Amino acid sequence: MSFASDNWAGAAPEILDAIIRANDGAAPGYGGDTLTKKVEAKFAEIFERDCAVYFVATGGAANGLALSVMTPPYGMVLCHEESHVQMDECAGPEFFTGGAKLLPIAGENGKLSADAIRKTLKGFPHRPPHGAPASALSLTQGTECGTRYSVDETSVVCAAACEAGLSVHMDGARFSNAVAASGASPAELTWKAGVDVLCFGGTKNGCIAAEAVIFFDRHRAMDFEFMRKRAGHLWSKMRFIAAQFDAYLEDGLWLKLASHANAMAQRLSSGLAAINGVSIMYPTDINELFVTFPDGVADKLRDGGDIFYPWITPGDPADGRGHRLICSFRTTEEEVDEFLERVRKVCD
Ligand SMILES: Cc1ncc(COP(=O)(O)O)c(C=O)c1O
Ligand SMILES: C[C@H](O)[C@H](N)C(=O)O
Repeated sequence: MSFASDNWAGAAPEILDAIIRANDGAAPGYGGDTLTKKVEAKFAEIFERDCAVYFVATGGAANGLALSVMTPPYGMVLCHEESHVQMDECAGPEFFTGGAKLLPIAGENGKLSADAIRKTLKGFPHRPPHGAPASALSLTQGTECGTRYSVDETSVVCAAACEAGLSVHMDGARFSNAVAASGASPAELTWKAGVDVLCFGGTKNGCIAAEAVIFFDRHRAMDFEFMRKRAGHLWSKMRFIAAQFDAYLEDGLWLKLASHANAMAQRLSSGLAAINGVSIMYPTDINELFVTFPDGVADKLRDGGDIFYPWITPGDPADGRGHRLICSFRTTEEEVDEFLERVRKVCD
């Protein structure tokens, strides 16, 4: 069984059906099609406000291109030390922004805190032209540690950024999972809390290549279209990303898929926590969890065909003994229960 990543899970049937339906006839390219405009209106409905929406095919492109219009090339972006933008995009944000610095900050359970932001900024007083000015804050919702920010936590962190004149970017590769877990509205978890730009992910939750960069103030988006085109991320057949989001947002499919993935992770996490010698490293808030096993257990599980990543990060509390397990919209209760039985047997 693979718990490697929700990226491994394939596409939901509803998404594939939508792509087939969108294939009929001819349609203007580059986002000029009616479906793209229809989906932008759907996002405005979901987020309860007008917003500018731009589709790209990967989360890395979404993050890097969003940040490229949120900081000058000589600026600085504060982020968590275990964030995807810092650890897993091969300096994509630095590339797309034309060289802006990322400034990684430690934080418990993969989350930034207002205190850490304020303390960090104190150490970087405005020193033109020598010091790169802090221009943006990037936070991930749900985080790379499988946790999520509450509405209050988001508001407090955004307030610390705003008082310092920083704009706020949210990496929402797993935003659906965070909304499904929180019970709060998408608006409460984003612009009402102070988020300026959200990268709303679909790829990890049943879509194929569908990420939406959402600007809650259209004026911030002025340059984005040019940056996206210049980066080679403007799909000519944009209707096929729009079709994915059209289906994804229809009748709350995005939340149904995410809720299932979250529920499977909860089942897995509580089952593992009950096994002697197995410990869960962070609160399991969304569809991913991090565990330490007794020595030798992970290797035996892998030898038996189970797939999951060892997980070493700068803030690693398990000192290299951690492993990441991710559940997806496709993970079944039987797969979770059978894996738990295998872990019990190996740990006995
Ligand atoms: C938190 C987070 N952000 C961004 C990304 C980037 O997405 P992609 O791999 O589509 O570039 C990922 C990848 O899975 C991710 O886990
Ligand atoms: C970490 C890796 O880049 C991918 N975002 C994943 O979550 O599997």
